[in-house]
Amino acid sequence: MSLPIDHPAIPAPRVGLLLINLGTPDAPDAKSVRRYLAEFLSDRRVVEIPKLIWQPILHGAILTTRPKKSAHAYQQVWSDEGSPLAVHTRDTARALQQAMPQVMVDWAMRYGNPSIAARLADMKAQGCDRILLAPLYPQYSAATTATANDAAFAALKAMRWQPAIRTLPPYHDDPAYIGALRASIEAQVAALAFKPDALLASFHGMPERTLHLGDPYHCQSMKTVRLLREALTLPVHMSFQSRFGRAKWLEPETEATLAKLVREGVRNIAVTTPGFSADCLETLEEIALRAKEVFLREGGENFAYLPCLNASADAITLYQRLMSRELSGWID
Ligand SMILES: C=CC1=C(C)c2cc3[nH]c(cc4nc(cc5[nH]c(cc1n2)c(C)c5CCC(=O)O)C(CCC(=O)O)=C4C)c(C)c3C=C
Ligand SMILES: [Fe+2]
Ligand SMILES: [Fe+2]
Repeated sequence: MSLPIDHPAIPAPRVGLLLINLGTPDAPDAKSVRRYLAEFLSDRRVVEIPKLIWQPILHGAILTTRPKKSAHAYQQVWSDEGSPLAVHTRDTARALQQAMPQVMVDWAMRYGNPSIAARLADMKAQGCDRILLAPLYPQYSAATTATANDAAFAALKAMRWQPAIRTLPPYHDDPAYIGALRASIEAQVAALAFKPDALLASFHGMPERTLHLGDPYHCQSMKTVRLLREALTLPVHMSFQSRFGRAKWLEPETEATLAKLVREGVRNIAVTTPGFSADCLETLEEIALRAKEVFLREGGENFAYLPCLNASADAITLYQRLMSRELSGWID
């Protein structure tokens, strides 16, 4: 006997949404940071140097010195709830779950915990047979977006019965993203005790070579800045931060740009980091603490770091729009 078309034993498809961010150590101590950096910096999408050359350097010079130094930096930004990057990503997933009750929202980290493999296995065990992977990077790069997707597909490789998968495209020029940045920047600037002469948009850097190899990260970051310039009345400057290693990285560099702006007469500045969806070590320690020191030391008078979108109402509205579009046909 054939089944009736609406056979009640066939459950409705369950749709999952997995927010993915970079990853962070489990604790702000040298041992945890070492474990995290070893995983992160062994990723061939991040450090594109032949394994035979890179692994001795990583396990020699880098992992014997950097964990202690980075642990100290993490201690300056760690909260009672944990690493800012993990806390903001978790809060974003929780708020998005409230806004999108028809999907199961979860979050994972590319390096460290909670791992992408563990969260995907759990979503599948809870009945998700369609999953949208959402690496939370507005600008695509192989070192962030691609490696997050790689990790998800590596986990799926071990499953006999895989869920169907979609991936979130970059949203660097999406009007909803630019609108959310604009609203967030304007509200934060209006609340400052001083009037900024300029806004600096600082992006995480990448080796310059990746641009010549075809990585769109640099161009997409430039486009975000052009659209921000069109949306805001403040003059907007752009720079790249977080230089790592000896290769030439994208320029202009953030601290050098701050010093140059002071020389050009800028005394009051607001700094935004539109390439980061959530505040983390690179924004809270490198910009809000260290870059501020540089700006004031060079002769600047007022410096304000404007926090990322994090789990703000503007962020949740943005993600709901982006995700709903990608989930078209899977949800009503
Ligand atoms: C937002 C986009 C990011 C890009 C692009 C990116 C590329 C990239 N990063 C490194 C090296 C390091 N990054 C580190 C921290 C870090 N990086 C990002 C984001 C991007 N990285 C974030 C969100 C964070 C913060 C993590 C946190 O726990 O808060 C670090 C570790 C910190 C330290 O020890 O100083 C390193 C190292 C490379 C080499 C690279 C591109 C090739
Ligand atoms: Fe990084
Ligand atoms: Fe840094």
